[in-house]
Amino acid sequence: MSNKSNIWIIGDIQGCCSPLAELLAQPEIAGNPDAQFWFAGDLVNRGPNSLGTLRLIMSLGERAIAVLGNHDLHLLAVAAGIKKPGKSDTLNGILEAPDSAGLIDWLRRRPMAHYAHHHLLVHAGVLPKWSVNKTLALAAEVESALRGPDWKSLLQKMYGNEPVRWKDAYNGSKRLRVIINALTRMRMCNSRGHMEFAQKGPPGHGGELMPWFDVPNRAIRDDTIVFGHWSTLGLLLRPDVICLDTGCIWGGKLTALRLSDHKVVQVGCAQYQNPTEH
Ligand SMILES: Nc1ncnc2c1ncn2[C@@H]1O[C@H](COP(=O)(O)OP(=O)(O)OP(=O)(O)OP(=O)(O)OC[C@H]2O[C@@H](n3cnc4c(N)ncnc43)[C@H](O)[C@@H]2O)[C@@H](O)[C@H]1O
Repeated sequence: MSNKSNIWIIGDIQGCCSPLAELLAQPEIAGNPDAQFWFAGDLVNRGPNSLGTLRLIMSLGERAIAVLGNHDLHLLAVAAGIKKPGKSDTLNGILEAPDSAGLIDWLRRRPMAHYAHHHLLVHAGVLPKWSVNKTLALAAEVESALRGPDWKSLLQKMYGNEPVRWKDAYNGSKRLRVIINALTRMRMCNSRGHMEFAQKGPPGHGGELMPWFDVPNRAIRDDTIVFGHWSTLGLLLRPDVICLDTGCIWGGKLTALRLSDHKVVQVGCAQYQNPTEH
């Protein structure tokens, strides 16, 4: 297992390649040739250079572990011909690259969750009743489907908000959809841990709803869950949960956090998308 003082966890990049290069060049990070990187997903889309971002992360080889986010799954769905590109998508550079098939193949082999040194990394969240081991086992079910020959059929079936809760008895596409929605899309839940997808603003505006990590009696107590996805929540540093989506494409910052001491390094980003248009 790698030394935890070498690990930097990086928030949502969404194709903002220049800020990523700038972040990796910061003295605390670039000064350590043994640095390893965990990426919280949403590597691509909406920002100006999704292709460059993917290539940069791929060039890090085994030094990089990137979990998949909803925008990464969206890219896979567009590449598979299942979804049409959205109006603010910036995926053409990847789709039209001569080695597009190789890039897509690399992406669909990324994990859905990663755990080491008492830190669990996912893109969006972990359902309150899931332990670390259960989360990793469920993530592995999706990973296996995405890596297998029927990966396109998984992507075809993943869309939709239902079911909003977990049941061990679920099987097939229902089961995989709940896992994908929790790990890559969830923000708010009700007090019973049922997911709600309409609220995208900061906590406190959802009536009876609460952030998934504040649902009472969460199973994971002794480990820190690190996630991104929620730019209107922004940087959150608690012993039990850390959010690293600091709204890079919306003109915010790109954030790196050192796993060993939770030191934060940030770079500013130019505004590439206007939140009021989404
Ligand atoms: N199972 C599945 N089912 C359905 N879709 C799936 C799926 N799996 C993958 N997908 C894919 O997911 C993709 C994205 O879906 P969207 O629904 O478009 O994504 P989003 O919630 O807007 O999330 P995003 O990841 O961009 O989050 P952010 O906090 O930055 O932004 C959130 C919001 O915050 C707002 N915001 C950000 N900064 C703000 C600011 N400073 N002020 C005000 N609002 C702000 C923005 O307007 C934005 O709308 C789709 O393309 C879809 O294909």
